[in-house]
Amino acid sequence: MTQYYYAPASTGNLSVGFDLLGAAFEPVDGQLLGDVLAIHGEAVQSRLRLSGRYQHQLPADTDDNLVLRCYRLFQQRLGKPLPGLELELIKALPVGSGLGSSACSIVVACYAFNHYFGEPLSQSELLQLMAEAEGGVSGSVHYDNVAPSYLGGLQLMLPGSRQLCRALPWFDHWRVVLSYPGTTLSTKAARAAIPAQLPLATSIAFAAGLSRFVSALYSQDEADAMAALNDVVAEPVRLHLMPELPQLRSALQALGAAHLGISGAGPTVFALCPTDCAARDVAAYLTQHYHKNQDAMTHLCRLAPKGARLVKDPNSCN
Ligand SMILES: Nc1ncnc2c1ncn2[C@@H]1O[C@H](COP(=O)(O)OP(=O)(O)O)[C@@H](O)[C@H]1O
Ligand SMILES: N[C@@H](CCOP(=O)(O)O)C(=O)O
Repeated sequence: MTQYYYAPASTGNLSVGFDLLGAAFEPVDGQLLGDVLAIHGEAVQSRLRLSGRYQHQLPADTDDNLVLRCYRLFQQRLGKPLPGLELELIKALPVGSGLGSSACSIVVACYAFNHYFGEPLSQSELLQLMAEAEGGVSGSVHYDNVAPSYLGGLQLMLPGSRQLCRALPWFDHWRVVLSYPGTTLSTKAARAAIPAQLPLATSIAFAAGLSRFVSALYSQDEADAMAALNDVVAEPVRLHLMPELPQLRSALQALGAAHLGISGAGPTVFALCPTDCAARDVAAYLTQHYHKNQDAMTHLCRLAPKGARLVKDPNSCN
């Protein structure tokens, strides 16, 4: 019987935590915003079929698809060959979008293989495998998309600790509007814009912003958490890739958004809103002013508490 697995979209950095903070989001209307992987059965050789809204953005040769790359990596990690699989990737996240698209396919694939074969890898082994696979795409290992997509929620990375990452508190009424203009930005290229070293003043401002945000979440000081959201690391050097950002920010703040930031490496933007009403106005504005082509999409979201999991057949009506 076919098994369907799902992993949600994610926003890396969340403005204050370059490579250290990431959140999984889901549309409030109950839609699935993330990739689905179906395991239809076993075969002599693994085969991958592509479907879904953004299948046209994937490499034509499925051998280059991250799903099959992850299956090879998974077998290497187990140190033994596994049977071939009949796979289908339902690609719902645009590629090079800033929504953790590569991470989402990596997470859903690694989670599915581990579940299908009886969980031979522990949670932290699987997370490390996912981060390695993501590093192969973006040029350097970073966990801020794979961790929330795998585990759900808002995740703070803890490099050097055994736990690897920890879920942070949030505000349940917060809404996040994710708006993808339909154009592409390669994460690898956007990472090349980040300087290898930061001046001391910027390093202090970065540490201060992240600490202030995390501490405000723990003390449930909403105003302080919102005020802490300021990107001093990535936005200044990536702004030339997204020149509309300052104008969009002013317009959305006038509509009630508390913050507008770059989702991951962009070009998707995320707007944090304190109410549903503000979020609806913000979503309407972004749909009208930020969409560039037919591939564009805007979703009114909340934090997704759950990450990768088994789901029902997404094509069935019930
Ligand atoms: N299943 C997949 N999902 C997303 N990207 C894939 C997949 N398989 C292969 N790729 C390739 O991986 C790269 C992902 O680019 P990247 O800029 O990191 O995307 P994103 O920022 O959306 O994660 C692209 O070159 C894309 O063609
Ligand atoms: N911390 C990374 C996040 C990249 O996210 P993506 O969704 O654009 O792949 C970075 O900012 O480079």
